[in-house]
Amino acid sequence: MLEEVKKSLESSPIVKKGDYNYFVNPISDGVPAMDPKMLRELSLAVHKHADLDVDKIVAVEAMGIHLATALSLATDIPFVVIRKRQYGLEGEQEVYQKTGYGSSNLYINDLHPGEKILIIDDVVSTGGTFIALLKTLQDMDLEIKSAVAVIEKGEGKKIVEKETGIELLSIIKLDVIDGKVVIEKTIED
Ligand SMILES: O=P(O)(O)OC[C@H]1O[C@H](OP(=O)(O)OP(=O)(O)O)[C@H](O)[C@@H]1O
Ligand code: HPA
Repeated sequence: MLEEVKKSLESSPIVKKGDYNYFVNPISDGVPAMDPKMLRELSLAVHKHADLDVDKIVAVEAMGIHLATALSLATDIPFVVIRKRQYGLEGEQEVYQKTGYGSSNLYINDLHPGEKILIIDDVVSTGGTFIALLKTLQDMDLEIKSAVAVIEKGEGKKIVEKETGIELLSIIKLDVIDGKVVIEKTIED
């Protein structure tokens, strides 16, 4: 398990976004092309380790969408996307997201008090995105049964857990050291 994922991550190019060391990978960027074997490995790992007793899978645009789609097809659980686009629908919630290299607004629709959810995104790094989203979802009285960041970069997971009290499930922990992705552990280790 996770052999394709590890191989691909270890060969990711690093690009600079200001001072931020950004790895480029099919999971987090859709570039280069995603081998379906890899997507299957990730989906299986989430399937095995997350609490799937949920009403909805919640994807964070953009790079949570393919992960949520794969999981939805494997489980028959519907998914909804937290978008970067505002619709102005009744009940829409706006969330300000700040990452290590940028910021934007996110818009939550079609999530209702009491619903059980699994939220999934590709990466947790500074924790800015997950902290803002989880706090808002808690305020909306959603039952967050699983919060999944497929890739944990640096100390992001710990920061999110400390700030929100919600445990984050990650499949692979890595860091960028001397211009290279170094895998520190996987959920299968
Ligand atoms: O822990 P953080 O520092 O907040 O970083 C994690 C976020 O950064 C990326 O989002 P980005 O806004 O680049 O969007 P994308 O999914 O459209 O690439 C990633 O998809 C996470 O949502
Ligand atoms: O280094 C990164 N690479 C890809 N996506 C990301 N999202 C946060 N950090 C990163």
